[in-house]
Amino acid sequence: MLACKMKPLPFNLCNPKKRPAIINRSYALLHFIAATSLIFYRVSSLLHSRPSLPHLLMFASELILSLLWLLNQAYLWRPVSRKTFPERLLQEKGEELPGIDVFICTADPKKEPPLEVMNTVLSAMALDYPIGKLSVYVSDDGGSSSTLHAIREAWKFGRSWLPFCTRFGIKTRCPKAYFSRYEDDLGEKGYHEEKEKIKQQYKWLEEHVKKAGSSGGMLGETCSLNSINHPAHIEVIQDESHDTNQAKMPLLVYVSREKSPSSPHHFKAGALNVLLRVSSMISNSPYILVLDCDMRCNDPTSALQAMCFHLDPRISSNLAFVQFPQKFHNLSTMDIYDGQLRSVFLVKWPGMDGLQGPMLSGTGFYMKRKALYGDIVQEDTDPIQLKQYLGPSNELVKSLHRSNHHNSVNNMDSPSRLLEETRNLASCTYEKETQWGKQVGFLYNSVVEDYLTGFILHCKGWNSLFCDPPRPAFLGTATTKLNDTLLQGARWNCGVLQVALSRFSPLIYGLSRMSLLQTMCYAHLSLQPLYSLPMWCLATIPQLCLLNAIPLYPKVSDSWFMIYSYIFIMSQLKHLEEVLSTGDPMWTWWNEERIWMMKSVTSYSIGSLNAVLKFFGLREANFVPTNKVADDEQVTFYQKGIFNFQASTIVLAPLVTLVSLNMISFAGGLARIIVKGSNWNEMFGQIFLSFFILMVHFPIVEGMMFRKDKGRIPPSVTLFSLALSTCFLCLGSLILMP
Ligand SMILES: O=c1ccn([C@@H]2O[C@H](COP(=O)(O)OP(=O)(O)O[C@H]3O[C@H](CO)[C@@H](O)[C@H](O)[C@H]3O)[C@@H](O)[C@H]2O)c(=O)[nH]1
Ligand SMILES: [Mn+2]
Repeated sequence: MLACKMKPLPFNLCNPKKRPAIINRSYALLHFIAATSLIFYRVSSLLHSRPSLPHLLMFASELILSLLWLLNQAYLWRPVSRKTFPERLLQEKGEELPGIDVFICTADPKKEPPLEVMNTVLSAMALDYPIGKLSVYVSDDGGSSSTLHAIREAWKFGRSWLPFCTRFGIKTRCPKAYFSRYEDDLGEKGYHEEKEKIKQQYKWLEEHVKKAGSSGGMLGETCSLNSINHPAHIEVIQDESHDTNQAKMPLLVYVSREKSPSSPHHFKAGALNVLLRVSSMISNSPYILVLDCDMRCNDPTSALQAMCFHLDPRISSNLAFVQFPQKFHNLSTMDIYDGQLRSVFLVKWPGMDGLQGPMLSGTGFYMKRKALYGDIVQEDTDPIQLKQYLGPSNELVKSLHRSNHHNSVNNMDSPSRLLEETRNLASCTYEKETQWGKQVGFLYNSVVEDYLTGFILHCKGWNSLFCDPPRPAFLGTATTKLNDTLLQGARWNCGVLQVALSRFSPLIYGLSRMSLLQTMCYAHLSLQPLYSLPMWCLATIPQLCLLNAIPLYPKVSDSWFMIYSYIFIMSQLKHLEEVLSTGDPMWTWWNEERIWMMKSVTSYSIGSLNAVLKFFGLREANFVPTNKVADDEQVTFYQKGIFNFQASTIVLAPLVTLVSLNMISFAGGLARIIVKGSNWNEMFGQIFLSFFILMVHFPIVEGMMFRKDKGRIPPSVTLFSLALSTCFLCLGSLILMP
């Protein structure tokens, strides 16, 4: 009894979400029955008459949609939510908290302005964590002098910023966010004077960094250097003044790895692996927080919250990472492009959290360093074998068995030798003939390194956790332009399909290594680009047949029609229920329907095409960083919820072509029924489908015909697309002619 009372209170709690689970499972059961009978209907009708190509295509589409639907149910099976108690953790483990190395990646000073990177760095340095146990590393793949300059300035400003935050308990520790939005009224003595003082300091800094940015070039003197060709530059940011009265600061290290056009550099995964090695020489903390350069820390307690899991003896031994959701500071209420990725972070990840844990999501996760070193790094592994894995550095191998220590650079034995070693670890050639990117560190096989790395960790038996506290832990910049959204989606879909086409294909590789439900989640994401096939079919074939009076769906009076209606209506209602249950307004449902269909015929298709081309070696992998700067005009469109069609033709043309095609066939089909008196009963399904597509994509119709502003669809694209859709319909009709 006494022992029971003495038991320390847990640092975290996990609550199964019972009601959603019941709703999801009941819906899944009914929908499964309906979908199975629909397949039965198709098969039997194909057997009874000579199958035509349109019927076969419809059947194939329905099969793919059913498969993806089935895989998707795994996310909905066992959702949970979690809560942490950082105060309990501090009470019990305050003194023995482990070190954390924060990794921040940036690659392009034009798309990722140094001022923003600097803000992220400051917010990370100001995390609520013992200063001596926090180190921040910035990886600059662009090797840009203005980024380095901004980092140095960040350090100087941090000297006043950090004490200010701690003294007055400031919650918003990203200076830009604090000064631009955060209105507070801390009655504390001296607060307002201090705030004014530091505000002036920040204003000066902002102007200074912007000015330096506009004249900035590459590190080093030679102008032949550029973002894909430069030597390694590693700098521990320090104060020249050596004033011992100054406030203590977390360690801040700038790392620009060596790059040369002749060596592959593996994008962000490559950058993170360099940081892993370099940091192991300097602070070697057992935990790592990875942030994209735009993901500022919004809640300084996130580190403590993550430690509530990592230090919980009930779960810590198998726990690889704690993932926080990506949230964004620049979303509009309409969020027409679904920049918030609602279904991923509010439905899918909490769902996976009830299984083996959410997927790794690139940014905002606290990872155990050991998990990244792979199974090979054991107490008793032979050092020679270790070197085959990790490369020739003795120092790196030694670091594996060294418990973390915070090497304040000043009391290192020989800082210059250490920096020399880090440059070696950051060189282009270091990874040659090692297992980096294959079995060690972040993996290289896909441009979505996060998805693949997390998948392999789960396959090896590691778990992960999802932590979504009410105050967002991190806030990033969402894409606010149609073009950026669709091209970013294309890269992600290319990456996941690359995995599906590799030997790590989740359905094959995962099934024997993790639970069925967890495998289904990974398989769903990796096969998601396949949505493009049924979506292209459903937007063209029924329409073509409508024009030619070929029915593809049962008659309205037929009882099979009920099954189709049931499936359609129930999936819409289920989607609506899901939107409302995550606290979003009704219009989110409509917006998501639209952007999902738009993505399936653009992002998913382009991504699939790229992945297939890469599979056959016809195309190089690439990772063009997403734009994080927005001009006023673009922001105005986005804020008002108006589509901005200033986008590349490769994404616009398919959308406009499909919409025009639906317009023509809807009008044609309707006219035919009215004028020629063809069978309404038989063609209703197809008429409705075209109508639905046009309703959902009304903004495109508007952009083609009614808008005159800059964001409309260019008339050239409209004309081109009209011609294309007419050609398709004419040719198609010729082929279908009996
Ligand atoms: O060669 C490169 C390319 C990119 N990056 C950095 O990678 C981060 C993510 O790039 P971003 O352009 O913002 O891509 P997103 O599509 O927004 O990123 C999402 O998808 C990526 C791939 O799955 C993940 O790595 C990210 O964490 C996740 O936010 C940024 O900080 C970049 O600076 C590099 O360091 N080196
Ligand atoms: Mn990003």
